[in-house]
Formats: sequence, structure tokens, C-alpha cells
Amino acid sequence: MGFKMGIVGLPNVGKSTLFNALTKTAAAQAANFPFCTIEPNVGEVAVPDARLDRLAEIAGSRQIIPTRMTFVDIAGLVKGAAQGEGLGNQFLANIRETDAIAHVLRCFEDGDVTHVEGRVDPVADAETIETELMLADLESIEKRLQNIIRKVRGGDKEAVQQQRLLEAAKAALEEGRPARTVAVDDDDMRAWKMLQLLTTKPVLYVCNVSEEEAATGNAHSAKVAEMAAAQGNSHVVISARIEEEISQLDDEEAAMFLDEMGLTEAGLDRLIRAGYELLHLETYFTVGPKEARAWTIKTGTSAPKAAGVIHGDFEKGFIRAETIAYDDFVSLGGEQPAKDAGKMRAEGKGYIVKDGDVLHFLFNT
Ligand SMILES: Nc1ncnc2c1ncn2[C@@H]1O[C@H](COP(=O)(O)OP(=O)(O)OP(=O)(O)O)[C@@H](O)[C@H]1O
Ligand SMILES: [Mg+2]
Repeated sequence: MGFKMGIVGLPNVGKSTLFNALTKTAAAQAANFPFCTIEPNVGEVAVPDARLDRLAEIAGSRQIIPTRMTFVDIAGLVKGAAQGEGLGNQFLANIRETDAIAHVLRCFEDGDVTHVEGRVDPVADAETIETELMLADLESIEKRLQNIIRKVRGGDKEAVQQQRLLEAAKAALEEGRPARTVAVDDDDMRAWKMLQLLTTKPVLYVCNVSEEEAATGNAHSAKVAEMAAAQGNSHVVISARIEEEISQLDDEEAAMFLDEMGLTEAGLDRLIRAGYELLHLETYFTVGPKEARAWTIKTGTSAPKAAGVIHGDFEKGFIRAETIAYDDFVSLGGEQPAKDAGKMRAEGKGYIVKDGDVLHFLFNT
């Protein structure tokens, strides 16, 4: 399946610079002029997880395969985007297809880099973008309400549910609140998600600060932190410029560079992990002499569904999952010792996989 984060923000705030650092490429053109990016750039990024290396070491795995997350570098949005201003509506469609939004906010002062509004004010910028997303939602809600009218009149159950949810979202948006503030019953959750409203997507604010402020943040990023907390969203402080430089170094050089900058880990690792948390994602592992591999699931996923991430047949023919908790695997020194110590459990269809589980699936073909 794979989860997708859209990198969103005003033009010229550092989105492509960040994307290139994340994907360790120069795939996206990054330059000091607004609307540099037009076509969205899509890249897969390995999710850093020290546990995977540890497991591979214990099991003597020949290959390490981290789990991956997709990032999409989207064109800059401006005031009026919902009405087709700037590069307009087509970019809003790119956002619709993502699971979460990484909202890049310019927090660096640099007279040489153009700010489309001519001043550095990340909180105001965040509001500008959120307003555009809300307007785009309102517009798509109006359209969809029109489209389902006949079905609703005909008593179509699904259409009636959709109409109710669309009206609830519309009411919130008209009060100036994003759709994520609407309280939705469990029964309605599926239909609600299908609406794919932009302002229901969880947001991670990325404060892009200058190279000197990467370790400390600054007054701008502090304001964003306050705003994020008030909204129940998360934030990370990062310097896209530094991350770009680090991404071009080998591991040893990178560690030295980080140390010099007073950083304990690459900002990107923090960002990817924050995205992972934002989406309520967890990791389970499959470990053997051939490979140690990490797999992504949503929190609360059953064992057969988790098996299905590897292959559909694993889910269909699921019999049971031999399960060792990460801590047991590591403290006992591997699969066989864990088994000998009675720490390998046979879990059935109802088992909810836990973060860090080392799994081996048995299935009928
Ligand atoms: N932390 C930073 N400090 C200083 N300059 C930066 C920083 N991050 C990015 N820049 C510079 O800002 C400029 C714009 O960057 P970039 O092209 O990545 O923006 P963008 O958001 O993708 O723009 P667009 O929406 O036009 O595609 C580049 O010159 C880049 O080097
Ligand atoms: Mg760009």
C-alpha cells in the first residue's frame, strides 16, 4: 500500500530543497524563484529504524530492507489558489491524493531569497495556505452535494450518509474551521475518509530555519510550535539547506557534520518519524539469514491484514503468525533462543500486531 505525505507550502519556501534531501537526489529543481516546481515530484524514502539494524546483526541477515514512505513535492500554493490563482486547482488535486501534509513554513531570514509576500511570517503563511485548502474543500463539497441530489431524493442510503457528512464539513468550513474539527462517529469514519477533504488530512508543520539555527530554532519556529500545539498538529524544526548538504555525505562524514552543528540526528530522520507518528503507523519485522525487513502497518492492524502487506496470498490463506516481541528477540539473542525460552507465541486471526513484533507467517496456498 504505502503511505504518502504531500509537501505543501507557499512558493519558494524550500519544499523542493527538502524533497531532494529526503530522496537524496536532485530530482526536483530547487531555485530561488517562485513557482519553480510545476509537475509534482514523487520519491520513496527509507524510514530510519535502528531496531532493524540490531535485528539484522543478531540474525546475521545478508540484506537490510527498511520500510518506505512516499513524499510528493507539490507546487507552491498562493492566495486565490482555490479560484485557480497561481498554478491553481491542479495542485490541490495532487494534495487530495496524499495521506498527510508536511506543510513547509519559511522561518529563515535571507534577503536574497524572495518571499512571495515580502516578509517572513510563518503563522500568517500557514493561515494563507489553510484558507486556500478550506476554500478548495468548500468548492468540492458544493459540487458533490449537487452531484448526489438525485440519489438522495431516491433514498440511496450511501448518498444520504454522504450528504449528512458533507453538510457537517460545510458548516465547519463556513465558520472558518478546517474539516478535521468535525466530530465523526466510528460508523461514519469510512465514508468520511472517502470524501478526501484536504483539511481533514493531518498536518506536520516543517519550520525551515537558517543553517545557524538548525539546532536551536528561532523566534519564528517558536511561534509555529505554539500554533501547532493549539491546533493539535505537530511540528519539526529543520534547515532544508543543511539537510541537503548532509544528504550528499556518506554516513561517517554526516555524523561528524551533525556533531559540528550541535545536532544529534539528521532533521530528516526526525521528520520522517514525525510523519510516521502523525499517520499512526507502526512497524513489524521479518527476520532471517537472507534479509531483515521492516513493514508498515496502521496501529491496530490484525495479523492477517499485516500479512497482507507482504502479499495478498498471505492474508487469504493465513493460518497463524509466529510472534516474538522485539525486546525478547534482542535480549535473548535471536529466534532460536527466544523459542527455547518460550517467548515465541503462535498468534491467530484475532491477534493485533504490536509495534516491533518479529513475525513469521504460516499460510495455505
Ligand atoms: N533553510 C534555508 N535557508 C536559506 N535558504 C534556503 C533554505 N531552504 C531553502 N532555501 C533556498 O530557498 C530557495 C527556494 O527553495 P526551493 O526551490 O526548494 O523552494 P520551493 O518551495 O520548492 O519553491 P517552488 O514553490 O517555487 O517550487 C532556494 O534558493 C533554496 O536554496
Ligand atoms: Mg519547488
